[in-house]
Amino acid sequence: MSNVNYEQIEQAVRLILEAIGEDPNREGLVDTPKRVAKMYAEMFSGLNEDPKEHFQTVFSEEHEELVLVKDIPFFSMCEHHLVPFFGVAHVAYIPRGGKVTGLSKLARAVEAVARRPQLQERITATVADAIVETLDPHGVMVVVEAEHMCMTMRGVKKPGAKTVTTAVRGSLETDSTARAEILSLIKG
Ligand SMILES: Nc1nc2c(ncn2[C@@H]2O[C@H](COP(=O)(O)OP(=O)(O)OP(=O)(O)O)[C@@H](O)[C@H]2O)c(=O)[nH]1
Ligand SMILES: [Zn+2]
Repeated sequence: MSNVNYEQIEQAVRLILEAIGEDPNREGLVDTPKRVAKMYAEMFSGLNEDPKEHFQTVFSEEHEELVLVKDIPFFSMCEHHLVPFFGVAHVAYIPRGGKVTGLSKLARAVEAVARRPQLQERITATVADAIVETLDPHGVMVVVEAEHMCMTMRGVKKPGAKTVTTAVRGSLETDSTARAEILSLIKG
C-alpha cells in the first residue's frame, strides 16, 4: 500500500516548473506533474517496506559457509539533491543454525532499502543489520559500489567517480582472511 500523496506531488511539480520559468500548461508539460507523481510513488516505494520482512521464510539447510550474491543492480535517490545514484550491491553472509534464506530475498532487501531518499552508507548498513536481526548468521558483509549523479551532472562534476561502502558484522569483523576471500570473489 502506497502512502504517497499524488496530488501534493503534482502541485509541487507544477510550482517547480513555474519557478524555473517554464509554462506548466504547455502541451509537453501538461501531464508531467502526474507522471512525476507516479514515478515518485514507484521510486520511493521502499518507504513502505521493511527489508527484514523478506527474510521471514528460511530453509533449514546445514550450510555454515559463505553465501555471496554479487552484482545486484540497484537505483536509489540521493537524499541531499533528489537525483539518482546507482550501482551494484554485493551481499555475503555465513549462515548459522540452518537458517538459510532464499537468494532472491537478498536482492529484494537491497531493493526495499534503495527505493527511498537515501545515503549509500545507510543502504549498506541497513541491509547488513536486517540480515543480522533476522537470520542470526555467523557473519555478514555488504559491499555497495555506486555512481552519484549529484557528483556527475552538477556540483563537482566528476563522471566515473565510484563510491564504495562496506558494512561488516559478526565473525567477519575479525576474520580478515574471510573478508579477503569475499572481496576476491566479488572481483573475480
Ligand atoms: N556520505 C554521503 N554523501 C553523499 C551521498 N550522496 C551525496 N552525498 C554528498 O552530500 C553532500 C552534500 O553537501 P552540501 O555541501 O550540503 O551540498 P552541496 O553544496 O550541493 O554540495 P556539492 O555536491 O559539493 O556541490 C555532497 O558532498 C554530496 O557529494 C551519500 O550517499 N553519502
Ligand atoms: Zn546528492
